[in-house]
Amino acid sequence: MATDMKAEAIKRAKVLMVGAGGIGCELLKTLALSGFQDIHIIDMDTIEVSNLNRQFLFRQSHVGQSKAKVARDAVLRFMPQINITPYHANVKDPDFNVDFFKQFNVVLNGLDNLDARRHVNRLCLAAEVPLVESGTTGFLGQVTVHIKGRTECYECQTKPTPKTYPVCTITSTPSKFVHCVVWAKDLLFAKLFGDKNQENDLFVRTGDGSDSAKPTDDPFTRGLDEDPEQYGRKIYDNVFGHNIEVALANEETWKNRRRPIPIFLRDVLQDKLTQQNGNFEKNCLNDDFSLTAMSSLGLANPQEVWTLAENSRVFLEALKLFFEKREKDIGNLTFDKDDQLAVEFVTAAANIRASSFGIPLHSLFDAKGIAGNIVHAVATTNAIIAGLIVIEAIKVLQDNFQNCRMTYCLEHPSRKMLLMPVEPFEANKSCYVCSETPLLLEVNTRTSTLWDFIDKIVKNKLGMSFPLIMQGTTLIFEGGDDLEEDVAANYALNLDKVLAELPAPVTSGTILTVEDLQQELSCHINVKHREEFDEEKEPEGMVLSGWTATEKVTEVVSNGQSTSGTIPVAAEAINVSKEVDQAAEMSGTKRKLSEISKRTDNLEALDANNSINPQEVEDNDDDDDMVMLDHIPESNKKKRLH
Ligand SMILES: Nc1ncnc2c1ncn2[C@@H]1O[C@H](COP(=O)(O)OP(=O)(O)OP(=O)(O)O)[C@@H](O)[C@H]1O
Ligand SMILES: [Zn+2]
Repeated sequence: MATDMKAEAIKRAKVLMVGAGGIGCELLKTLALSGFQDIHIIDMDTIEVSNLNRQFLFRQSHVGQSKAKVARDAVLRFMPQINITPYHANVKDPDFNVDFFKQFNVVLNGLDNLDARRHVNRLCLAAEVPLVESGTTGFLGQVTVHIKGRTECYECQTKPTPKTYPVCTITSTPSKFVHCVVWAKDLLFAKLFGDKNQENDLFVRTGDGSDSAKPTDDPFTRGLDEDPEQYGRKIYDNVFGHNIEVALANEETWKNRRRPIPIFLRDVLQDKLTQQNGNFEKNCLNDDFSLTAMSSLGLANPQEVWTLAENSRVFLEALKLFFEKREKDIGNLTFDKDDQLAVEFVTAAANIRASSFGIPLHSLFDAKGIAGNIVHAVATTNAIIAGLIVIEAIKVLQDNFQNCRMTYCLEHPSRKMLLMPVEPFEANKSCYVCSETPLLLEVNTRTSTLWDFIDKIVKNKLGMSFPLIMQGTTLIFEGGDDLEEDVAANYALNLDKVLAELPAPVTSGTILTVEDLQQELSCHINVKHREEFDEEKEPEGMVLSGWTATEKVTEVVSNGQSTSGTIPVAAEAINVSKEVDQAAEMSGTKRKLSEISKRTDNLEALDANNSINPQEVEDNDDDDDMVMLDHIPESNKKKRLH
């Protein structure tokens, strides 16, 4: 009887899957084989070769085609009688509004970024549709259930933030290879090939905080008569030689630290560079991403650790190739783990810096993993997580809410269990997304502009795409593509004004209402004027608080390859098992927020031991666990890596 009811619930259900990647492929197959008849899939991507090892619905011949559509066709081949509706689109498109979401009985997420997850959470809340959320990182995974009025929403708790590093560790006192990679990627690469105008703290800081190594003549400016090779040598000597010499002059810094050794090219490569470098014939490729310094230098094995001399050659060769073969990109490049030349350059630069600081060198393969925040996806984890999603979805469809579980997939058995089910959390009463709690914004209203507020708070922190901002009854900003030109121009005029000087001034005590019409989310923000902000701890120059979310360190927020840094994950793995151990001790009891905070306190202590970062900032951008450096807005704007 119960089985009949279950079969009936499954048959009648109309489900929406978001994401047809690693988890999504498994999920679609399992849904189809479990008897689901009406499945809609949204995925914005096309298939890439790198997906084929685990996204088994796709074949080589599908590369370049829509994931949602190919996944549908592949499943219909063995389940032709069911209905699968694919959408090759971004779930944030306005077409997928609350009414669209309302037609479904349950929404199942197989996404890989926080931004889309938050968006879906809000639409599910607004449409009152249960959400089954998931994520995997290597061997770790989780499935959580979010039902309005019954459990926490996806945003009731803050998510673990990306690991960031104090600027001075990166610019002056690196002690780990990852610090050198961050320096090479976020500072040097960005300075040479990215936007020249961006703030870039490449030069060594002295004890007093000034950039004493900053030469009066900017070595990054390329002279008119300077060919790429001369330019490369100048940069090399400057950043690895001169810069380090200047740093050494500050004795205080090195009192309790190993002193770095300046490296000049003449000491590393005595022979003529032209003889060593560059066999351009090998690089007559059309595809920029295939251009490689390694092959022109005869270095074949990406898993081999290069010598200092080899790294120096790769450095010069890659720099030369960028300037000679990819000149059009210069000024606009951001690091991309799939860009071979960029990976080679960053590996070489990081290794030369590591040599200087007495840090062990690494292979290109390792450096790429660190720079691209790659944790290799494990197909089995995706399959397990997809199975669990379906199990939870079936409970939801049968209104069997009391048996819904959040399930954590661990890397090592804990109490002989690899899968750890725990009862769902209650909603956080002060969550600004699922309750109406006002937020508090501390900001210097006389120096921060409306644009600062929109960019740093409304978009980045609150995750709103098309915000509408009101001061009392006055509309001060509205975002969206469909605004009349003159209306948009009027709002644009306000963007550069400081808050206190807006037509409807925003000062201490002002209550702002911020709404996103698509997400049907509205929240109030109490503004408090504050003059000073700590540059290191509060780099944004404003602080948003108010919802007493506890840090839930269990979250495994990514899904699939290329999402988590090796270093953050090591910490996460410990946190997950510890968390679940504690959860198991409490099993049988409904978990209350007070209990969660108690446990989180313990976890924070644990986390402190693993943490490499004293100053984390919340970040809601794609890919949740990236290694990044504070203070560099560009590096926060990490684009999807796929
Ligand atoms: N806003 C979005 N709208 C629709 N689909 C999205 C959105 N964000 C992410 N996705 C999809 O979610 C899926 C996540 O799958 P997965 O984590 O396996 O990533 P991938 O891009 O397939 O692989 P990898 O990142 O490992 O190269 C992707 O197919 C991606 O296109
Ligand atoms: Zn909530």
